[in-house]
Amino acid sequence: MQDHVDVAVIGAGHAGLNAVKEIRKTTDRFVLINGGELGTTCARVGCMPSKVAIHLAELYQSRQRFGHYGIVGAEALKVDQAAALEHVRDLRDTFVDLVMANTTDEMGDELVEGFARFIDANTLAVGNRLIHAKAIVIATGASTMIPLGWKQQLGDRLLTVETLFEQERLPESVAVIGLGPIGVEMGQALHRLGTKVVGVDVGTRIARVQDPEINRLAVEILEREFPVWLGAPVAVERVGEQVRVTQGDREILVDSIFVATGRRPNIEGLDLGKVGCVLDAHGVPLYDPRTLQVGRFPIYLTGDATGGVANLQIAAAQGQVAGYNACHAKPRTLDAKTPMSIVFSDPNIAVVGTPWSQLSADVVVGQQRFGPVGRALIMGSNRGLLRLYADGRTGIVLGGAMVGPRCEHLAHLLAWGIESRMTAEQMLAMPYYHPVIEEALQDALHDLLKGLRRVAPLRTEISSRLGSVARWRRRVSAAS
Ligand SMILES: Cc1cc2nc3c(=O)[nH]c(=O)nc-3n(C[C@H](O)[C@H](O)[C@H](O)COP(=O)(O)OP(=O)(O)OC[C@H]3O[C@@H](n4cnc5c(N)ncnc54)[C@H](O)[C@@H]3O)c2cc1C
Ligand SMILES: NC(=O)c1ccc[n+]([C@@H]2O[C@H](COP(=O)([O-])OP(=O)(O)OC[C@H]3O[C@@H](n4cnc5c(N)ncnc54)[C@H](O)[C@@H]3O)[C@@H](O)[C@H]2O)c1
Repeated sequence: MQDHVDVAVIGAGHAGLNAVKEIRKTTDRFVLINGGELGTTCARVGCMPSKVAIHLAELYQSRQRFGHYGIVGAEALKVDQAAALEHVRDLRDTFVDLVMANTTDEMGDELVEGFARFIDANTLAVGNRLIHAKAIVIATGASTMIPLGWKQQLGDRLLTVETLFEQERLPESVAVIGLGPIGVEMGQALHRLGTKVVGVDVGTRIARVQDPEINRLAVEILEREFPVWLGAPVAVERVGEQVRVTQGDREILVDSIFVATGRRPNIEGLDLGKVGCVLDAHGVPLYDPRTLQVGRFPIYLTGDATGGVANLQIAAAQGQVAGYNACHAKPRTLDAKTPMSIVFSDPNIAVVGTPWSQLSADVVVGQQRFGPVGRALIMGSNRGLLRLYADGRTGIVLGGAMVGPRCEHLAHLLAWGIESRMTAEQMLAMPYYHPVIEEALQDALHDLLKGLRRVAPLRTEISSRLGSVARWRRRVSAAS
């Protein structure tokens, strides 16, 4: 048992496990401390079980189109909720086993089970045990942020992703509170698996989409399945075995609420006050987003614990950089990649590159509806819109937002083009097949190019006029 180590990593999620992978290349004097269940948030309650539930729900939902295709008898299909939930848990267990098999299962004394807290910048306490480390990586993840007092008031009527998949049956009715990625994905899956759903959000945007056209259409598409209430504070109250949910003058009685109002970094119990580092308003230590170092302390912050974008690939990349920097004097910096968000609703909702709010006035927008796209029509899923943004001066593609079928793939193509700093013209010069969903991207690029060509003469005209004004000014000042 090592109580003096080179590095202590707190948290065995993807950030912590990737940190350990990197640390092993330099030293075997490390410990990985994990409180709570092993197996990572992604595999236990996050990315993976949620996608299993979404897949089941989508399969079952497709019965509604069977009649149009000449496949008869679909009305007789039923979903056995208990069996469906059992399947989610079975696959969840497989994912957990896969993660643990070549990580924590192979560890001996390096794995310390228990919750860590700081004694000082180089010392952690886990129960009665003190661990001294030259460097510490914080990779403690995040948990559902539940509005104050709701848990006490609603008891077992309140569900979160941490408890949803443990249910034997789904509630008959649910209000999904918070329509970020989790609320949209799980709200739609619950609805399709037979629960009566209402989706409620204090804001007016869903799935973190900023582009107003995509947001409007995404809300419209979701509303065809269940009511969506937006744009006002939400109150909840337990009424017997049910919950009353109120927003403005609307109210509904439901069996349970599913809370998806965001996730809060698991930082509170770490006792970071003992370190003396500067904390932000949420208690998260200030850190360098490139090196992940907390102030000048030998401490590195990674993954969901940063309170930044919660995304598996980012957590893993941060873990690697933090693990490296915890063992080396010369720090490595995080390689910032084109941001991407994919919400696995049906249809998918995705945002890539520069977000709408950060685009300059020079931006040109091109778009394509999925309505006439051949592949989308064949799939019986042609609702949606793809919007692309390019720099009006250079034609370089900056970003895009989309709601439509298989946007998970289009988002990647777009991200790869942006990462390579391609212009709309260069992306159009890439090969395309037929009939594929990628043709939606091809059409949107054509529209974007048209827009760019429209602004080009205007831009030449403006710059030549600006040029003559400048020449005139120079002449006037030379003459005076
Ligand atoms: C429902 C849901 C769906 C998601 N879907 C996607 C998706 O489709 N795509 C995507 O990219 N991302 C998705 N995410 C986000 C993704 O799962 C997370 O970004 C990622 O798993 C975070 O990894 P992490 O290592 O930072 O944290 P975690 O995996 O949460 O690991 C943190 C670990 O630290 C432990 N811990 C906490 N406090 C202490 C302490 N004091 N001492 C010791 N140990 C401690 C915890 O028990 C846990 O084991 C989803 C998340 C959720 C909840
Ligand atoms: N497919 C994916 O990649 C995926 C899937 C799920 C989660 N995630 C990640 O997990 C993290 C958490 O997701 P999330 O959806 O829980 O959080 P979020 O912060 O993205 O969204 C929370 C939503 O809840 C609303 N809200 C907050 N407080 C509220 C209140 N009191 N009443 C009503 N509405 C309220 C907010 O307006 C917001 O729309 C995100 O970073 C997300 O990117 C990713």
